[in-house]
Amino acid sequence: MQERIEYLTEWLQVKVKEAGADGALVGISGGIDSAVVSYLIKRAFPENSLGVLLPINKEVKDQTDALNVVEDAGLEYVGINLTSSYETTYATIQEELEKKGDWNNDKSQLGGANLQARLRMSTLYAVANNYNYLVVGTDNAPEDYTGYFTKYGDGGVDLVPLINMRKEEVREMAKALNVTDAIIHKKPSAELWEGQSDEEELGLSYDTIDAYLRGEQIDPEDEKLLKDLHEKTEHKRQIPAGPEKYNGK
Ligand SMILES: Nc1ncnc2c1ncn2[C@@H]1O[C@H](COP(=O)(O)OP(=O)(O)OC[C@H]2O[C@@H]([n+]3cccc(C(=O)O)c3)[C@H](O)[C@@H]2O)[C@@H](O)[C@H]1O
Ligand SMILES: Nc1ncnc2c1ncn2[C@@H]1O[C@H](COP(=O)(O)OP(=O)(O)OP(=O)(O)O)[C@@H](O)[C@H]1O
Ligand SMILES: [Mg+2]
Repeated sequence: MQERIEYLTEWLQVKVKEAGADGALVGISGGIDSAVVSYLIKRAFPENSLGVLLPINKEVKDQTDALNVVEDAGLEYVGINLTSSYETTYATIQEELEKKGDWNNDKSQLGGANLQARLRMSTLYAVANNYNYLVVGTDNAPEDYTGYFTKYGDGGVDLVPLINMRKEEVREMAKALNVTDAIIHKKPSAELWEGQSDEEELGLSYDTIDAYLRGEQIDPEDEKLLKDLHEKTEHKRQIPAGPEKYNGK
């Protein structure tokens, strides 16, 4: 793991240099994926890295796990409360669509969740612009394979150092980086609504997805579900589709 940490640290340095950028930042949720990325960017850019706490429906001071991560990693941070931006944007969308008689309540929970992820993305880019930093994402191999991220939300980033790592490898790297057990053993959650759990929403455990990504045989029903998720979300792993060049015939 130490070698892999070194490899990712150097890779981050090379990519930032190639971009002509001065450093890197990451959104900090208090979960394990962003904790690992925090430690990596701090190693890669000791004086030019930033953690960004972006609470929605809570205060910066109440993001205790996220605050512990930045403190333990020795990472400089900024907290930007997005609650009022989110509420204003969401309420305005709802009001205008209700006026048209088109508001779809069944879709509203997921729509609001994805709006939160995209507001965070826009904020991270605005902060990155200020410092001439790149935005580092936290998506790992199971999330990438299943498309378990918001397109252009948490998926909208410049670099994805953990993209080839199974969740078990992220946990192993977290241990090697001295991330606290409380963060390592926390139930994975996007925290986009009360009680949300990655594994419940996906209908699959990370252990099962990891086993599949290791090339092992898994329950056929789980395998089918995984393949369906992968196919359905292919568009998220591609640049937007355009037509073939029109040749005028
Ligand atoms: N075939 C296709 N070709 C091109 N575009 C296509 C498409 N099918 C849908 N789309 C577009 O994609 C949209 C659906 O994708 P998207 O907007 O991402 O939304 P969707 O995949 O429905 O939802 C995002 C999922 O990611 C989870 N998530 C989000 C954020 C963070 C985390 C976390 O782990 O922290 C997890 C969230 O809980 C939810 O399950 C559609 O509204 C449509 O605009
Ligand atoms: N409150 C928040 N403030 C800043 N960034 C956030 C916040 N919530 C989510 N994010 C960003 O969105 C990413 C995706 O969340 P995700 O839940 O997949 O990762 P995680 O919380 O780090 O780990 P886990 O998947 O184990 O919960 C986070 O890693 C983080 O970069
Ligand atoms: Mg999380």
